[in-house]
Amino acid sequence: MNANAERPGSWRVRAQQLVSYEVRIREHVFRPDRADVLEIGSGRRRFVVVDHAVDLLHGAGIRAYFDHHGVESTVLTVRADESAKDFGTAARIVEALDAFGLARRREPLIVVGGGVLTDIVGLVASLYRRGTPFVRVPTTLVGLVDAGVGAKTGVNFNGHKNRLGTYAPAALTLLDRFFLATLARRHVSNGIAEILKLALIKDARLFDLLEQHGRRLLDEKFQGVTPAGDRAAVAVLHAATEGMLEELEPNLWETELERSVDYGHTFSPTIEMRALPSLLHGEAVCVDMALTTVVAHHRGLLTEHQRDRVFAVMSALELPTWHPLLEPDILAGALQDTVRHRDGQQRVPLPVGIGDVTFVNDITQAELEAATAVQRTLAPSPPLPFP
Ligand SMILES: NC(=O)c1ccc[n+]([C@@H]2O[C@H](COP(=O)([O-])OP(=O)(O)OC[C@H]3O[C@@H](n4cnc5c(N)ncnc54)[C@H](O)[C@@H]3O)[C@@H](O)[C@H]2O)c1
Ligand SMILES: O=C(CO)[C@@H](O)[C@H](O)[C@H](O)[C@H](O)COP(=O)(O)O
Ligand SMILES: [Zn+2]
Repeated sequence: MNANAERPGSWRVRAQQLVSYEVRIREHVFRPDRADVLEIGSGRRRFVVVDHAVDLLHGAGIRAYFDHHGVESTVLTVRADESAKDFGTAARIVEALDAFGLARRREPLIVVGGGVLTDIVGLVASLYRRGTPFVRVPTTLVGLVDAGVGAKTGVNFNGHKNRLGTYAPAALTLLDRFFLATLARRHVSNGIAEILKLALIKDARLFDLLEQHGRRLLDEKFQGVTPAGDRAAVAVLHAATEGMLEELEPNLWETELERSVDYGHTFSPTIEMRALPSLLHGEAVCVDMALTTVVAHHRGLLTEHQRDRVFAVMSALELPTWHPLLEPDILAGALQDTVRHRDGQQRVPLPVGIGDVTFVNDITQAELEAATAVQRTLAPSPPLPFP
């Protein structure tokens, strides 16, 4: 701490905090012989927040795991889908933590669920007594490749996506693909959309893998039913996790607002919230990527052949490439809100060919309307029947 020589009665305080967290690929994390889940913290009690659907399918094994290790577990089951991603759900978890009497540092929270629940519990952990450690076990594909590996937490608020949130990574994240065995096919597609995002802006080889094996991965839900499917699942999950962490680590607090992993997230936050609950997060991202793929093609950033390959992969993966909400006034409002999110500039990531990215600040309304007109003709007809 330094006294400010030029301004008496003023002190400059500087402090640094080292952030270090681990993301580990591990299979069958709740098998009794595994110790990873209990690696962080000490003491013989844990507060475990489990997604309602996951509890029905896997709850007995999760409880048996803690019993086997002689750890007293209090399991809170939470219905967590996008419509419940709000501060009310977070507050109910806080009430349960108080009732449990969580010790501040040695009893890390454990969250087992999809991206919605890991985002909510991450927020709770970062707020509870101004920060308590947590362990994340994602159970959806979005969770495994995206929500579970980064530092962002959050809830929706006031009709806006992730309007309240913090940067607070889990001390340990365990990526166990065998949870995906029970995930609905549509949610597997939904997760592949975020993998496709990464492929399009940074990893042409990952795109090739999705083009060659994406359909099989969807059919097999990454479970490795066949040897070829197993190899593809391992390769895709490894590339997606490593690629995402490469992007996140140098910019964990998002000081730099030109973020390539924001690709597909310019118009999608508004579209996802307006369509709620009919469009899932990855689906909304895919609609945005389809639009911006056409914009990029119009700008000469990728060829017609590349554009058509991208649309073909999206359709093969049962992802939407068009949505009725792509109307001029909605797009204008979406871009306006994203400009605020990106501190006054568009900073829109656009693909360059397949596997590279550029950022632009001059997208016009006329350009968007021309692109959506073309996008509609490229989308399969009839569009996917969402509930
Ligand atoms: N923090 C981040 O950086 C980040 C990144 C990407 C996405 N996200 C957020 O993630 C959220 C989407 O996450 P999601 O797609 O995992 O949705 P989700 O958490 O709603 O899970 C999808 C559905 O699957 C069910 N489910 C979960 N695991 C299951 C399993 N193993 N078997 C059967 N059913 C299961 C859930 O009950 C839910 O109904 C969005 O809110 C998005 O904003 C956050
Ligand atoms: O930021 C990450 C991961 O940390 C992205 O990969 C992820 O897909 C996010 O959903 C988007 O970046 C959107 O973030 P935001 O609009 O909530 O700030
Ligand atoms: Zn996302």
